[in-house]
Amino acid sequence: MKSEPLSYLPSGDQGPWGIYLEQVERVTPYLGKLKYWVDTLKRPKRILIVDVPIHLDDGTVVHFEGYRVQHNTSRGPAKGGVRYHQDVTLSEVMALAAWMSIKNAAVGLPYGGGKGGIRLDPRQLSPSELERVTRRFTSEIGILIGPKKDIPAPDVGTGQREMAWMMDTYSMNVGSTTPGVVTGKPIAIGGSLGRQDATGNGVFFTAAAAAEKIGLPIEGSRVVIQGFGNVGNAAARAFYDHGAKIVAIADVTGAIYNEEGIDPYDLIRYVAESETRGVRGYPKAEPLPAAELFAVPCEFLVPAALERVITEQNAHKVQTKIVVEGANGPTTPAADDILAERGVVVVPDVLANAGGVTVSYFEWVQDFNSYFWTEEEINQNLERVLREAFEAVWQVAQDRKVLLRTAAYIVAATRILEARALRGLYP
Ligand SMILES: NC(=O)C1=CN([C@@H]2O[C@H](COP(=O)(O)OP(=O)(O)OC[C@H]3O[C@@H](n4cnc5c(N)ncnc54)[C@H](OP(=O)(O)O)[C@@H]3O)[C@@H](O)[C@H]2O)C=CC1
Ligand SMILES: O=C(O)CCC(=O)C(=O)O
Repeated sequence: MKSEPLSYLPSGDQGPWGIYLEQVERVTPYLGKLKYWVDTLKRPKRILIVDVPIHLDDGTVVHFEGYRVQHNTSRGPAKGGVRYHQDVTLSEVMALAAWMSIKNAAVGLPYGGGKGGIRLDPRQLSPSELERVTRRFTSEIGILIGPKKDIPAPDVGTGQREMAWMMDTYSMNVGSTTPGVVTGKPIAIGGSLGRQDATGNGVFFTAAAAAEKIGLPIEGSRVVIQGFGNVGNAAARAFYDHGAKIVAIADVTGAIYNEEGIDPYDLIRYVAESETRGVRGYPKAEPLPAAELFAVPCEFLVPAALERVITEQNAHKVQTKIVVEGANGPTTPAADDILAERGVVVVPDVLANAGGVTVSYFEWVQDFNSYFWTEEEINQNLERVLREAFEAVWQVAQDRKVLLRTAAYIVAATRILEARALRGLYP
């Protein structure tokens, strides 16, 4: 007998969940006897859809739809961020949760995968409205989360501020201060040094590891980055600090180009002071049509915004040696094949952006022990963990003659399904 298809998504869903399922199909032939358990990966363990009503500042009531998905908990508690964006859907949060299961297993962190999100545009809400949304959402998903059950963290549209509100709301509800319920918190309430830039630093460490394999120097190389938020911004600084030239950057406001290189520190100051709060209009670079960003010649292309931006429509225009996926799910399976045919190395999201959750893990361990490490210890351990994970995946890719993404899935799916098999199905 076959497992029933999921009834709550249209069959043949072409959204992020459909992409994830295709990635699972691609790894299945390499799982040997563990194939027996593979349906585990194709079905989220738990999904909670919540209504989040708040009073707006003008006194009216508005309702938002929020989600928390626990994709898998075979290797430990669910772990993954919370997204605030106007396009959040259940399919997207399911895929993001599943990618967390794969990522945590690929890097060897003792976690399953989870993700949350609320469909709202944070730019349309005041700070006090965002605080009310965050606190209500935290209370609504309070039946799922907890330091040993499911640990949220920042993702698109959320950061330290939202994590502080989540930690405080959960703590009020359970009656004791519980720092370990979320990571990515401000340092003053149990956050970790190094978490803020960890994802971007990890993008750089894995890019450097891939570059070494193909004999590409970082110094003097050209970098193109889509997204100048938490991940894109920190990745830009890491590449720049190591002598690379950031030749093009884009955010929602537009794209900019300077073949001599853009100083990300100067750009951060510009963005903070500009009317648009974006990169558009930066006087030391030329405007670039956003659709041309991925065609800019470079050695490293870093998508660090949203999913499905490198597709079969534009993959043949990409002019880079290495794509380093700062974002989750930026490349579709069809685009993966086109890039592979063209000899472009893709460092998959589940390795390239794993720096964030790795330092989240360090934060969680520090919170349990109430003993905090130095920034140097954090960064050294981060680089070691990512380099070891990259090396193991690279080796599998060589041995099995598969793409790095499939190799990462072989490592991760094997670990998840071994845990599933050892634990069995009972009770
Ligand atoms: N934060 C983290 O620790 C981690 C994040 N990730 C992933 O990294 C990606 C980025 O997350 P994060 O940096 O945290 O999010 P942020 O909200 O901090 O930043 C997102 C950035 O993407 C830009 N952006 C959004 N849409 C577009 C678009 N269509 N074209 C160009 N730029 C766009 C935004 O522009 P604007 O500012 O103008 O709105 C912003 O600069 C996501 O895929 C996320 O899942 C992965 C691992 C960990
Ligand atoms: O830090 C974390 O726990 C998760 C970060 C995240 O959401 C991600 O890696 O996509």
